[in-house]
Amino acid sequence: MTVLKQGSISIHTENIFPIIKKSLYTNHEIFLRELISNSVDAIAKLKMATFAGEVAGELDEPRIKIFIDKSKKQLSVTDNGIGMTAEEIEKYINQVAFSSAEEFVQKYQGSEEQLIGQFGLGFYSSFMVASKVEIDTLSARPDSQAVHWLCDGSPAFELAESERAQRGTTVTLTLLDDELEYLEPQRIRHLIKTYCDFMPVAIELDNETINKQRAIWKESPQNLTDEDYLEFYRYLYPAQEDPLLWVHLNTDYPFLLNGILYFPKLRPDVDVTRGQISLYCNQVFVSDRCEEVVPEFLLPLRGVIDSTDIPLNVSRSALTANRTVRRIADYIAKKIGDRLKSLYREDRAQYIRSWQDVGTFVKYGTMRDEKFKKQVEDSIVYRTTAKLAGDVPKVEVQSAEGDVWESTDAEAVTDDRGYSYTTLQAYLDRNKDKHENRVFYCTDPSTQATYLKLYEQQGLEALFLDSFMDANYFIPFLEHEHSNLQFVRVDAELDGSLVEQDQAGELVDPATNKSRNQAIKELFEAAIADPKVNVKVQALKSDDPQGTPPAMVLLPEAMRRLKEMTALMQQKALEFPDDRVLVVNSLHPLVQNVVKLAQSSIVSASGESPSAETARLMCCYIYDLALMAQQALDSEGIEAFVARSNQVLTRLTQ
Ligand SMILES: Nc1ncnc2c1ncn2[C@@H]1O[C@H](COP(=O)(O)OP(=O)(O)OP(=O)(O)O)[C@@H](O)[C@H]1O
Repeated sequence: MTVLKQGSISIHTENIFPIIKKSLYTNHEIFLRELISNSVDAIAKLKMATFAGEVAGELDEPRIKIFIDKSKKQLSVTDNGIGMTAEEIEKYINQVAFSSAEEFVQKYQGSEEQLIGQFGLGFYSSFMVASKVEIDTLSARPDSQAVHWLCDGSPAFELAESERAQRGTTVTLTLLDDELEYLEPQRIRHLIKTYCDFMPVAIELDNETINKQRAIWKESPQNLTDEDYLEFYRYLYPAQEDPLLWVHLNTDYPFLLNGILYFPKLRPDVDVTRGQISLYCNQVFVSDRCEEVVPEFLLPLRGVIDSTDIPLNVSRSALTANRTVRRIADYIAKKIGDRLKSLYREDRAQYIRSWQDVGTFVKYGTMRDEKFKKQVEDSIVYRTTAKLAGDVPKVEVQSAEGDVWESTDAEAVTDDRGYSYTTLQAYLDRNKDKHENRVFYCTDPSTQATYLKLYEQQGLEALFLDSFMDANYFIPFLEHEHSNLQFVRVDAELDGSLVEQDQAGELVDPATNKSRNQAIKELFEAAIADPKVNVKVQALKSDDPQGTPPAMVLLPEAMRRLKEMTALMQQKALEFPDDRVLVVNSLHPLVQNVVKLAQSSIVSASGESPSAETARLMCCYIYDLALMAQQALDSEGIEAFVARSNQVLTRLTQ
């Protein structure tokens, strides 16, 4: 072997290698990504040179092969790319690579801040894991001599002629003793899958191609089918439900950006606070954390973002402040907003089907981002108790052209449970005459069923605002946005239209000098004997009083919200508030019977009145049932209720 040159790599920092090895990177594994990236580049260069006629001969099938030789503690990466001449090694490895290494080390040595992706560290990152690095290469340029370069981790290197006959390059690392994990095929396979899965050249280990290669985000959306997008999602997130919809990002001005973002089906086990989007640079995986690039409210989306315009060797805080990055984040938000708006306009049925999950993003985004809010606020819909099939609301939507507003009939669509959806504006318009600026809402259809039924019987419409975010954040947000609106939960109070002006209740009984309503109130107050329960007697409107509840528990809105807020802040489970209103329905036959029973009580010789006692028992029982309808009985309450039930049944059978 003819030694062509022995020399010292031209670096100015003494002993750059120990620094590279030890202090700079915790993430040693990225050396493989760097070597494979170089091979991919070399293959692309060969292709270009061949097309340009600079290199003669047929192009071989592009291929990168990884070999492991455990006995020699060696790992090698071989490509059939353009290769290097001795001069190129001198220039690109001895000078360029190492001077950029030096520059990098000087810049980031001792840096506390974590760098995003530690990208483009290049060839010299091999020295993080290797005691000796060799390059064996034959350039594709005509009449090239194959060369062999060797460096043992000191600034000294050796360049010699090589016997190599195949054009391309093999980089062989002799691993340091504490880096022998890179001799395990499983480890290498995992690294290829992580970093190089979408690189456009086949990467082989043990004669098996490991990487997927096809990066559909780089393809034109026109050439892709729904099945392509779904297949890609299933590949990225195996064993997960299919996504609801997706957005293909594809722009080259004012920055290069490709990517596909999916709206996943939200499941309780999905941690929405942790980003699920992976960041790539030219199909090379950089990081699965891209909080800086994607607007925070879109982080629960999934998929990939690929851009060569995102600076990757900067700290995360510098990245956040970067202008291009901020513009990219804005662009992503806008694209997502556009997609949602067009879906709302063009495929209402799918929009409604996806709303339960998509709505969470939209509401969250609306609260977090003013621009996004403006974009989507007219497409926010609410599930309603009204059946809107025959009563199609008019909605204003932006036309496809962007800035012309037109009025279209919203297609009346229902979700898979048969519920209709409405915008807030359409709700307000529809109910203007009945209750202007008041929005009735329900947070839990099961515990608020009695109230919903009452509302329904009287033709009052309520909206379902039944997620955690709705109740705790979105309603306050809407009230702040529309200061003239009042949101009232269905169990907070009884709207005037639900109660009869009950003349009879006001009639005064000359014997006791009390009105009938006053008598009912006193009767229940005495029986329940709890100062926190405020008894109110009202006549619930109904064609059939038997069909209305004899009593209902109300939780005044402001008081209930205060209680909820406190529980939220103290991170405690919400308890049913102690302060409550018990509405007793004076028209219900049961209540009327109880009153009669109480009035007919005759004090017996022993001082007890059996019918007064029964009336008291009945009042408590009615109260139990009202609480029960709200699932508000605690364990003590249940116990008392069971005991009381037994008493009632015993009396009935006597
Ligand atoms: N497998 C290879 N085949 C041909 N040339 C190579 C190969 N590996 C490295 N080179 C040459 O060595 C140069 C330096 O490589 P290095 O990885 O340090 O930096 P880079 O690839 O130019 O930039 P980056 O910082 O993005 O990695 C390359 O630009 C290329 O010219």
